[in-house]
Order: sequence, then C-alpha cells, then structure tokens
Amino acid sequence: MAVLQFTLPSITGPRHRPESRLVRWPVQCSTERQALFNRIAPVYDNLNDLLSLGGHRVWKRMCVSWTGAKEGDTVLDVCCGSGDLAFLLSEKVGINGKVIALDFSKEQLQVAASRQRERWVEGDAIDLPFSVSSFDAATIGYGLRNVLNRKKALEEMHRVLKPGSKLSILDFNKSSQPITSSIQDLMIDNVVVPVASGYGLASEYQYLKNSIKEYLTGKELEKLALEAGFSEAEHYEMFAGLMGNLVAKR
Ligand SMILES: C/C(=C\Cc1cc(O)c2ccccc2c1O)CCC[C@H](C)CCC[C@H](C)CCCC(C)C
Ligand SMILES: C[S@@+](CC[C@H](N)C(=O)[O-])C[C@H]1O[C@@H](n2cnc3c(N)ncnc32)[C@H](O)[C@@H]1O
Repeated sequence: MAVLQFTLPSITGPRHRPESRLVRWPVQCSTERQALFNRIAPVYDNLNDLLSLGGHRVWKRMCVSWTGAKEGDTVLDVCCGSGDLAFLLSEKVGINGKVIALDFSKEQLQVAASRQRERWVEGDAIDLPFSVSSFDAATIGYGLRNVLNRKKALEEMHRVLKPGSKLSILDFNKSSQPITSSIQDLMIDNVVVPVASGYGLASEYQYLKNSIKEYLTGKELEKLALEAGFSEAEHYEMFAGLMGNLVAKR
C-alpha cells in the first residue's frame, strides 16, 4: 500500500501583506486571478496534498479515467497548473501519445515544467491556440470554476476536441444538500484557510470558498455543457458530494 508522505514546506512568505495584496471578492478580472495563482504556485501542490490528505490525487485519477484516453492519443489539459492531470494523462497515452497542457499562470507552468517533459503552453482557456478537432480527450481540473467566461471556455474545448471524444471536468461540487455545503464550509473555514494563513495566503484560500459559492451545481454544469455544443453531459458526485466531475461528449 502506498505510504502517503507530506513534506511540510517551510512556512515562508510574508505573514502580513500590504493591503494592496489582499484578495478582494469578487475577483472580477482575469489579471487578478492570474496573479493569485502565480502567488500560490510555490506551495500549491504541498497544500493540496496536506489539506486533502492526498485525496485530490484519487479524484484526479478518476477525472482522467473518465476521458477514455488511451495509448497513442493526443490529449489536452486546460488550466493545467502544476501539471498533475497532464502527468496522469501521459501515463494513459504512453510514449506514442502526446499531452499538451495549457495555463495562463507563468509560475504554475514553471512548477509543471520542472517536473516533466509535457508540452506546456501559456494561454487562455477562452482562446485556445489549437485547431478544430485536434484532441482525442481533454481535462480541466479545478479550472472551470476559476475561469470568468465559463461558457466560452466550454465552447473552446468543444471546438478543439474530435467528434465523439470526451471532456472531463473535475472540481468542487456546489451541493444542493445543506449538510454537504455546511461540511465544505466548515473544512475550508476551520482547516483550509487557517493552514493557508500560515503561508500568508489566507485571502487566496478565502477566494476558494467564495468561488465555490459562486460556482454552478452539477445540473447547471450539464446544462451549460449542452448549450456549449456538447452532445451529452453527465455530472458525478464524489467524496460524499464534496467533489464533482462532469463528463461531456463532443
Ligand atoms: C486540488 C484541490 C483544490 C485545488 C484548488 C482549487 C482552487 O480553485 C483554489 C483557489 C485558490 C486557492 C487554492 C485553490 C486550490 O488549491 C482539492 C484539494 C485541496 C483543497 C484545498 C482541500 C479541500 C478539503 C476538502 C474540502 C475536505 C477534505 C477532507 C479530508 C481531510 C480529505
Ligand atoms: C486550482 S488550479 C488547478 C490546477 C490543476 N488543473 C490541478 O488540478 O491541480 C487552477 C488553474 O487554472 C488556471 N487558470 C484560471 N483561469 C485560467 C484561464 N482563463 N486560462 C488559463 N488558465 C487559467 C490558473 O492559473 C491555475 O493554474
């Protein structure tokens, strides 16, 4: 059985930040969001492992499995961040396949590029620099919620996918069950944000909570995917409804 190991990164970063660096809600513009993910890039992976006790790696494996990606495929990971999903996709497509990973955060891409050889592209999810029907599968993990124009991003992913291929969208689940929503809030308010504040990132992780509140439910995501042109869309809840994954067919 794999032993989960967490390297507790040294607590770095300014404990007190000038007012101008605090993240205000709503984070209305793309540049502010870009800056937020640039700031959290150095500790992003370690905090995800620590705060989810490694659980996010299971949820990401499920996301990739739902794409149906196989040996030799050419696949895309949008909002790739530090590259977790891209690495899992490269396991699926093998040496004969190709993984392209896109993000608009330079810092996140630098972390990813330091880890593996995938093709890393700096770009915007709402204006993908790829031709029509380029990919056999695509993922977007914990990304769509952070994109301002979500429908445009879905339309772009639809455009670059081959007919019949799948898009797998992993994110927090905006639950319609009050108890689930309360547990999510409790974890974020009492664990996630306090731990992040030790790294001077309290307001960045408070943004996380606000963005989940502003996100779409599973049913709303299914509807938006169909409106964006996908022929089928099915949302699956995971981990007692705290996480969710939408699988959309081109
Ligand atoms: C990989 C995960 C979150 C990625 C992520 C997404 C965002 O939009 C952010 C925005 C701003 C700052 C950070 C992020 C961000 O990290 C999911 C796992 C990591 C979560 C931070 C922890 C979630 C904890 C669960 C709500 C409950 C876990 C219970 C149990 C201990 C496993
Ligand atoms: C929470 S991280 C998710 C990273 C990775 N997919 C994972 O599962 O850990 C969200 C990522 O989306 C990127 N992002 C947000 N909006 C974007 C956009 N419009 N275009 C490209 N990347 C974007 C951020 O820079 C960040 O790296």
